[in-house]
Amino acid sequence: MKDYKKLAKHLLERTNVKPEFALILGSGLGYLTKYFEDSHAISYSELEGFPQSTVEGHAGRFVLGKFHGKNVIAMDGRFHYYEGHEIKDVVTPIYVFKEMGISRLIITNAAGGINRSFEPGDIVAITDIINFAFRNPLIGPNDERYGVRFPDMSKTIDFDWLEKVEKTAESRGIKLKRGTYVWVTGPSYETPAEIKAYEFSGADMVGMSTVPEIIAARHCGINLIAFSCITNMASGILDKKLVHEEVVQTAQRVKSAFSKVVGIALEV
Ligand SMILES: O=P(O)(O)O[C@@H]1C[C@H](O)[C@@H](CO)O1
Ligand code: HPA
Repeated sequence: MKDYKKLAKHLLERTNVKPEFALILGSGLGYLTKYFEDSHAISYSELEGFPQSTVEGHAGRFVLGKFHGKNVIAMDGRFHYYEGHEIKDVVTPIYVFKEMGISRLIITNAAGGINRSFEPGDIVAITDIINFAFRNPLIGPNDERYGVRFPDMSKTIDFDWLEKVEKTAESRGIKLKRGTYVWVTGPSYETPAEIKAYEFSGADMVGMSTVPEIIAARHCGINLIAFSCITNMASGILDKKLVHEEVVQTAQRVKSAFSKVVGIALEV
């Protein structure tokens, strides 16, 4: 079992920020940390026993600071199973957040839109998840320090928190959509036939992250909401090749609305 306490203590001692919220930033969404006040960055490579980020658009560092008046720790770069990390390493940060005393988590990602009413640039609140990667970070002996063997997954996000965010966002001219996120391992993008199968299964968007983090957060009792930035339409929906550069570029294009939504999530 990992010593999450030691990592949490180390992060807390490196700065005098006591974060209330944690934020996981998806592909191309790391820019958000530029808006933090009094920020301190700690590279993952400085943390013994911590995995490293290898994906373009994922800087590989924690940034602690103030955003919208709240003390926040952000992951500017997350871990994906396809990078070759053990599934338990993918969720290490979640248990470190727990040990830091954080009870609220905002997860973000870039995703391909399956629902044909979505378009690139949409911000979609995740209201349910499908695990088509068939990996689970809780497989193996249960870490009793953090949660039960069989965590309930009937409500993966905090709907009261989300409703407040939706209302405030709407009053500020931002209409959030809702959807079910399907997790696949990647790293190859999906085929059109796979997307048809996921669509038939009830998925609205597809991505290569987030679900293990949600499972771990449910396990250890961290409240969360999660948002996808629809960076492209999923494979086969448009007659177009999928490339990661487009994912990162679209995420950058919605900078303003996306950072407002995260700000609202911290305020409400
Ligand atoms: O970390 P996220 O889920 O935002 O990144 C997505 C999934 C892959 O890592 C990559 C594919 O373009 O973007
Ligand atoms: O179309 C996609 N598929 C999987 N992951 C993604 N991340 C961004 N876009 C996509």
